[in-house]
Amino acid sequence: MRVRICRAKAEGRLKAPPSKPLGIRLIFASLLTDVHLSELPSSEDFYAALDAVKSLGVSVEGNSLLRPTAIHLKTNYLNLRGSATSLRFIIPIVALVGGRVTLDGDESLRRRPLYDIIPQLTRMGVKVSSNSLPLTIEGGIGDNEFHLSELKSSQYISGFIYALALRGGGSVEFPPNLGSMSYVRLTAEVLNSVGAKVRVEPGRVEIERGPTTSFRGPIAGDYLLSSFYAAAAILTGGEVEIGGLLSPASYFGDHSIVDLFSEMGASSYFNYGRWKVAAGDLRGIKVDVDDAPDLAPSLAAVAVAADGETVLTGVERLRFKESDRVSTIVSTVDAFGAVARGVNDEIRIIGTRKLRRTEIQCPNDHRIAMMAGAVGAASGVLIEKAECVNKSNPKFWEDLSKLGVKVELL
Ligand SMILES: O=C(O)C1=C[C@@H](OP(=O)(O)O)[C@@H](O)[C@H](O)C1
Ligand SMILES: C=C(OP(=O)(O)O)C(=O)O
Repeated sequence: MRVRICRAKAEGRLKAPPSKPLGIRLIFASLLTDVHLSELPSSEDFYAALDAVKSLGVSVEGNSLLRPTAIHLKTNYLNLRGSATSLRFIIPIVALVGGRVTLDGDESLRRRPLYDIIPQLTRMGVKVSSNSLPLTIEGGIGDNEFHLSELKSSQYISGFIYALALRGGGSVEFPPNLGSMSYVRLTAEVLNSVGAKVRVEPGRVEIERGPTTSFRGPIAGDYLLSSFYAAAAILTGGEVEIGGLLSPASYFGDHSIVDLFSEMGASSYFNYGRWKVAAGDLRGIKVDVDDAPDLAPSLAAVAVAADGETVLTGVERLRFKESDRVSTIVSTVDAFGAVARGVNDEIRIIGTRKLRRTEIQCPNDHRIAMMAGAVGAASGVLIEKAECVNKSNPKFWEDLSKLGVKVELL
């Protein structure tokens, strides 16, 4: 699908799309307790998570995900589409719970690294047929204390937390400098909210299984999926108000985008459940995104028009996302007329006041497509393969249009 966007001010109010990381965690929590959602979410990654938990015995009745009496694999093949989160959650769960299943994904997921965890699982006694998808895994190991070495993703730690909560408790140790720890903290928050006792320390997580309580409510809004609407307003001199968001957590994470946009000179603040954003005199900043790598495309979307240089550090693992995001962020920024470089563990962006209309071939990366959509609202853009936003936010183009941006689906 191609999308043509013409310059127009983005302004208005909208409800944040449901949080991808939070929603996937609530879906996986249905392995431990009943989860009654206000509505079932609809994106490719949410469908992958629902398929994953249904393959382990969860039943879906209306908007309720009902905990199975016993966790066991009900299928011998499971396709996780493009979701590395669901893939790296279910691998430790099958490793501990047992059973045999072939896991697969789309061409993007097949490129994502598993060579960091598979040899470690094999040494633990898990049978795994390959270091990449498609692979067949046969689990059933009895340990409840795990010591992991270098990993490319924090998602395995979250997966082990779920697996050990299912087992009734245990611990997992890992290198204290592991990145993306904000997502491990989110896993602990979700499981603690339904009665587990998860304690996160540097390099170690301890899990106890308390008496669980069911979850009832909506999936709260996603700060970073919302940040592309905010960026469109900032870049076009508009103003947006985004509702449905939880108060930002105290630790550094996806929600830090509110303060980071403010540091870049936009008017950006959270008040009574609503994120209010308006344009301002933009300036470059320096941010270490290692603990929340998904911030990078959202920061780059505003950095293209900021005076001076924006430096994103801690970006090495961005190379292993849906695309090599170091190179796709750099090429997208350059296409709009700003200047970007990917050097070692940094992305350096020098903004411009003269953004240019361009064409973007979306590299099957939803965040890059939404970044191009946000900047395109200020310069005009033609985006190929724009359907890739369906991974996390199928309503993105429709929402952008509701904010007054001229969006044409071709
Ligand atoms: O646990 C999660 O929900 C996620 C963890 C991060 O991946 P890594 O831990 O591989 O950095 C992030 O990029 C991804 O979008 C979601
Ligand atoms: C990398 C992402 O997701 P996942 O790792 O779950 O595929 C993302 O949403 O940017």
